[in-house]
Amino acid sequence: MPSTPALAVESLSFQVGGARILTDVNLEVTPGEMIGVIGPNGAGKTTLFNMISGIHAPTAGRIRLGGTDITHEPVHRRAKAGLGRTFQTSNLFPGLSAAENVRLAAQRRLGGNLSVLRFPRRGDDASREALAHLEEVGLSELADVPAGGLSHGDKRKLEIAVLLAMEPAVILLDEPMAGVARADVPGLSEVIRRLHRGHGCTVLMVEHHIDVVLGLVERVAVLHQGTILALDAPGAIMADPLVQSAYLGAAV
Ligand SMILES: Nc1ncnc2c1ncn2[C@@H]1O[C@H](COP(=O)(O)OP(=O)(O)OP(=O)(O)O)[C@@H](O)[C@H]1O
Repeated sequence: MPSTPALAVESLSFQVGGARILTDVNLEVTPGEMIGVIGPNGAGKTTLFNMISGIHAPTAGRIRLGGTDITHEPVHRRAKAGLGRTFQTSNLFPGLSAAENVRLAAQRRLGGNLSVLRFPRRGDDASREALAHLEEVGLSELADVPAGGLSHGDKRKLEIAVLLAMEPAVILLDEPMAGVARADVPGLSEVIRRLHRGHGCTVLMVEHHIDVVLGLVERVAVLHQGTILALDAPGAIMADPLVQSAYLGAAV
């Protein structure tokens, strides 16, 4: 019997005025799978992420997280239900150290007293966990550096460490390579690979760097003018004449 999808988008549509931004989008992410969403500028990728995370309400359709209908749940309840998201612009606390950012996420999950004023005890569970997650993303040496002082690439790694501390069932990565220096792309790709393969996280990722997407994911969804043009393994997507003529041939 097929397992319940970790995330299911069913017949999702979004219209603003007379404009159809998304039309009948269907997408199922199986537990432990990573799907990359690609498509030209304006295809609707960010809108799709905003619908899934609850920033905008769809005009029609449903969104299920592990079988539970979350279509009408507010953002914070979706997060509580196990949906984690990174943003194109960082949502870290810039004045807090890298370790504090991760510790707060771990503390929230562990149900502890949320306090940044109280001097953290280095030995508490959340602090220990924070340091372990920083090590996993290769930021141990920068644990005491304020998040705002990190490079773009290191901020993205820190966001992933924060996500690891939250232990979400499904992770939405919104253009993780945006603004990241070319030299830092392989290192960040490796961190995402470990997040997925090492931790078995279920991931839906929007990314413009197609080579990065093709190297990381099990399946690629091509969004074009608000609809899913193709959904398949990377090799099949690259060989799909429809994808080539509508997107890859012109845009890459
Ligand atoms: N709330 C809104 N009101 C009006 N138009 C919108 C709204 N949200 C999105 N759009 C339009 O919908 C289309 C899809 O936008 P979206 O940002 O989702 O595309 P995208 O694929 O993420 O593009 P990019 O790759 O440039 O980030 C665009 O034409 C955009 O102008």
